Amino acid sequence: MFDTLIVSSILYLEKNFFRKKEQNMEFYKYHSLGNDYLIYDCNKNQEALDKEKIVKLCNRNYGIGADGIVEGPYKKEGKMYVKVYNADGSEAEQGGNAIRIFAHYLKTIKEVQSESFSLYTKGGEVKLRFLNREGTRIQMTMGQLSFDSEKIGLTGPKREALHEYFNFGGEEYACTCVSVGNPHCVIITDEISRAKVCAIGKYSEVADYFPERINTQIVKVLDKNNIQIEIYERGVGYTLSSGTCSCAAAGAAYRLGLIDSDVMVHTPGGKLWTQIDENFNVKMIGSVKGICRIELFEDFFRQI
Ligand SMILES: N[C@H](CCC[C@H](N)C(=O)O)C(=O)O
Repeated sequence: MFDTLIVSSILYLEKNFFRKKEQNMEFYKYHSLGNDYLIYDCNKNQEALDKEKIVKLCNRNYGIGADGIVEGPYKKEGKMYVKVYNADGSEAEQGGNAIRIFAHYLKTIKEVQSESFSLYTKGGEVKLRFLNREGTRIQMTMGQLSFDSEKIGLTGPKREALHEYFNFGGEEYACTCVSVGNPHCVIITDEISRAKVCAIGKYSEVADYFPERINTQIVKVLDKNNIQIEIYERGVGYTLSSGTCSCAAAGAAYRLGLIDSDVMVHTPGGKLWTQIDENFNVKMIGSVKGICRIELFEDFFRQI
């Protein structure tokens, strides 16, 4: 009797006072021109993410709120891998703003000391270069744009879909489809607005032409070195900015002969500089801003 009492007391004390408190999930929130992401460092957190958790975390009313989550760095054979998740929990092949945000995070935690380095996403290698001491201005080499319908995941015969007509929501649009590692549908237009890109994007994102779904941009050519875009991202919806969407918009306009190779992309959230070479390799430069560190309550995912 007395022994049982001692054992149960020790177990109670161990459970409530001595066991190291399970670390709650910790996130860092950043944005690049209003395209905001949570960083989930898999080496500092024990709990695994899944689609349901990502959706709850990115919800702007019931969660932290973000356009997506970047998880990593997973280290393997001297390389660092990251996963880019959209707010709907889907994993993207690539992310321009998302990866630059992650690069800045790695610099702040001194995981990276060099001026330039590579990260690996589902879509392959991307090269990053810090352009200032704080690591808030970052150049990213995104790799080669492709207009190949098969790389984009566009149904129908293998082709380049340049100024090809598609029907979204009962309206016909002349589209140029391009892959930046992730798929994009670009529409050149004179009338540009949030309302217009949302009216198109809610149909184009899930159109049968694109079994893997698609990111949609409408583009107004201001002059040979400036374009204005509005964005409807796959797995997110309307966003204020997007690195891959900016590169896709510039790449499509350049392929159509509408602009020069160096172009400033004006997004609602700010400006992203892009450069396309003769082989359609694209690089971009943009800023990153830290917002906060967040520790989740341990019962956040518990149903109320
Ligand atoms: N929504 C995109 C991924 C994020 C793109 C954008 N936010 C960026 O960081 O470049 C997709 O599903 O392909």
